[in-house]
Amino acid sequence: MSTAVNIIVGSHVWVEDTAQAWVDGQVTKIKGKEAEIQTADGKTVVANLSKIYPKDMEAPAGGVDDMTKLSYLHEPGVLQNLRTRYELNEIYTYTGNILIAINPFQKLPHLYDTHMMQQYKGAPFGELSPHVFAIADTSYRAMINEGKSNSILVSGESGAGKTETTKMLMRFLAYLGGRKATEGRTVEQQVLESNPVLEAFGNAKTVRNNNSSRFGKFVEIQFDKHGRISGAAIRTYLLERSRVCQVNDPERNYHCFYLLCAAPPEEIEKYKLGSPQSFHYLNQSKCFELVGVNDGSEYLATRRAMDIVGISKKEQEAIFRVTAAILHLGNIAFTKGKEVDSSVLKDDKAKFHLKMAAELLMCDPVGLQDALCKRVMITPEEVIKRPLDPLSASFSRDGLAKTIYCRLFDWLVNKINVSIGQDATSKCLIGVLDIYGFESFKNNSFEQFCINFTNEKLQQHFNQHVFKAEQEEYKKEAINWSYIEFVDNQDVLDLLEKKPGGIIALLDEACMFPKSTHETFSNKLYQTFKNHKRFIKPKLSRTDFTIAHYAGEVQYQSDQFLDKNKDYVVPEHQDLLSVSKCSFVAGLFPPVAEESSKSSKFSSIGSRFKVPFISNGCKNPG
Ligand SMILES: Nc1ncnc2c1ncn2[C@@H]1O[C@H](COP(=O)(O)OP(=O)(O)OP(=O)(O)O)[C@@H](O)[C@H]1O
Repeated sequence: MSTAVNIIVGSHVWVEDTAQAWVDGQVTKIKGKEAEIQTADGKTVVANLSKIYPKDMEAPAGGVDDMTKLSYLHEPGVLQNLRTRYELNEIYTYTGNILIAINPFQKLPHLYDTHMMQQYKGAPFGELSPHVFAIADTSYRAMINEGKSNSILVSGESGAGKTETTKMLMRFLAYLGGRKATEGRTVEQQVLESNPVLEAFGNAKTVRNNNSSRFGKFVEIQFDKHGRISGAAIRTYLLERSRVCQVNDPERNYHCFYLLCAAPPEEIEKYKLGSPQSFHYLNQSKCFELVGVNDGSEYLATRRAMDIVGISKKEQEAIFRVTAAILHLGNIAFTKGKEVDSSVLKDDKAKFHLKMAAELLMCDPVGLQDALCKRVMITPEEVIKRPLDPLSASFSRDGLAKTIYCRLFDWLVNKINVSIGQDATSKCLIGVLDIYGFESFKNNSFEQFCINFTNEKLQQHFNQHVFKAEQEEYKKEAINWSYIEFVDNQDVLDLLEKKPGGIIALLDEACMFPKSTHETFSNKLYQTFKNHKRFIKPKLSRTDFTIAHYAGEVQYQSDQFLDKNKDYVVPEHQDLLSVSKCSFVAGLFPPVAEESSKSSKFSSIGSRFKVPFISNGCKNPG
């Protein structure tokens, strides 16, 4: 966004600073396109006139509660306003009808108590200080008055406070539309109470956040015609699969594994567990404990939460038995066998863990070993078992662990939904989308690609509904308004999702051809998009590709794109576990239809991301 203002000698301005992002100062000299600035911290800097921004000297000392009231709407002005307010413990600020929340990293109970809820209930938007309750109240009123469903989007980078904000939104919606708890527990209580279960299995410590949600979530609250909550559903997206088998220091795997290792002694004995340090899936990182968290008490709390959401004791036993089996699976190490390119269990320790994994999954140990170390080949003449080398066997083991874990997570989400109950007759709902923000790391794989694709879609929705619609409104009313420039990202979306010819379509195509590799896939991208201005082939790589997203360039490593796009279960794993003696485990691997088990058929994760979030069940997303 640019603001055309004359900058002259004496002007108060903002200038970029490597340490503080922006510092203020006064222009002392102008020579051509360069200005010399005396900064408030006593330095003299020279900057291009196009890179300095006017400072509003008349801005109120406490900042403004709505960014649209700022005289200059530029980055340093916006940041300064947020900072001023944050220093006064005002964590919320509006930009029109959008709420910006800054993470306070401390409990602010007075902000969310019943008194606050009473105040915000029914208060016209903008009358009270900016607050997350005001957003929930507005969407609820709009739903009641216009009979239209609404969605609230909570976005931000990891650790920004999305999940906390979502919980506050839910709490307030429950306050507005909740029933008196006369007949047992209410829907809204159940939704909130399901959080600890989802968090135990879907959250982990990352570098940024000790309790980071590793999945996206859309909570749908259904209302009856009187505006009372009548049902709810939770939909989850893209659980981070890789974390189950691979953890970087100083992060942790999913909380549930550590909770289980801290369970009461009889459970440790039953599942033959040890300290987290003794499991390969946990000890790749040196971080085992979280400051201020007692995993033993968390285990008991998770069990209680499971009771509350209607997961029976028998099911709980199966859930933790499967969780323990995954830990044992991870400790099955392989070494070279006698035959060429074959593998056998490395030592007695590996044998013990194989026996334990099989016992806990209630499947045949020889069958499990075969499923990990061999592949069945069907030729026109015969069915043969081809051995796998130790590396391929450990990939097979990790694949199995990830599949079991993801299915377990989906089972939990489904169970919670069944237990909460949905209202099939509901006409209106409010959806709260708690979704990962734009990601750009040193290494970016298929997960980042899907996350950034999602954010491109949300950005387009935002452009259309906020910028374009607002400007149409001003035009209609002939209000003199300086147009905000925004970059239309339709070209990035075409690059990603166009059918045929977009990156996802080409990826799906590559996944269908058995001979495709990430090299052939990357080459296809380079050829197809060599003149696309949003696609860049990095000079120093032969398989990476860069996309110029709305929020910046991201370089993706394509090496695992094909594998990760295939929601594919190795038939040997499927066959083994679908006949487990434990009905819970067998239920995680229901029989697959003949048609879809053919190797050329697979379900594309990328394509599934193209389906709008607010699909099935949401009648009229606002
Ligand atoms: N409104 C708030 N009041 C108090 N503390 C907060 C608030 N919002 C966030 N926090 C603190 O910040 C931490 C991180 O917030 P949260 O887990 O909601 O982030 P997130 O955006 O959902 O992150 P991720 O994408 O990694 O899941 C919380 O555990 C909490 O300690």
